[in-house]
Amino acid sequence: MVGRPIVISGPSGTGKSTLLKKLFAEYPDRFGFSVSNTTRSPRPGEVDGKDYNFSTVEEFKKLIDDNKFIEWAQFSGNYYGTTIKAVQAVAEVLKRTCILDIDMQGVKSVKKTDLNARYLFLAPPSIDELKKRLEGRGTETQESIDKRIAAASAEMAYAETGAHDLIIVNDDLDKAYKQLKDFVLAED
Ligand SMILES: Nc1ncnc2c1ncn2[C@@H]1O[C@H](COP(=O)(O)OP(=O)(O)OP(=O)(O)O)[C@@H](O)[C@H]1O
Repeated sequence: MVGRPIVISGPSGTGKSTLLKKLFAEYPDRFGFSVSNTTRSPRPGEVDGKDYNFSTVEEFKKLIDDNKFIEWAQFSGNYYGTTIKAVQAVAEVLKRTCILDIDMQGVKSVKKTDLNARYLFLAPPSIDELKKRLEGRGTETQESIDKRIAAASAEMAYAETGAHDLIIVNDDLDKAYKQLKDFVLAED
């Protein structure tokens, strides 16, 4: 059964991707991610509407002006973003429950739409442990780690306002996964 969209957020390095990977592996047909829009050119083999919704800069800017995006950003000269329509398409076309992995700004933006989403916040056991995970992942420069840690406190403060339906502390991975599963598999 297709459920309401599920928004998962939490500081970078908390373990969102790790947990979602487990979830998608266990339930390959039940959940889906929305297809992003981009102005970059398709790479060989990429399919429009499947890998990305490819568009021109003019089309993309029009979508921005018309408030069609939940979030968008510019990286190395190209625009990328998630539209409200792309989230709806996961339920309507793919018949799957859409999972959105987004930051605090994205959460605030989804709350302004009529997507009727459910909100899950994944918290690290501590900022020290978060630092260790980001260092251990080996994907970030020191500058990037510092930036992520600074953003983490704003994310945590936002979670303290009660903006989410559930907060899971990702201390023990198996325990956190069980809590995540209970939340995402609940009908409402
Ligand atoms: N419960 C846990 N205990 C210890 N390490 C963990 C736990 N959960 C995740 N990790 C490790 O922490 C690191 C960060 O996890 P992950 O990449 O899933 O974070 P993320 O929230 O998806 O970050 P980003 O928002 O930057 O994509 C990874 O190296 C992962 O293996």
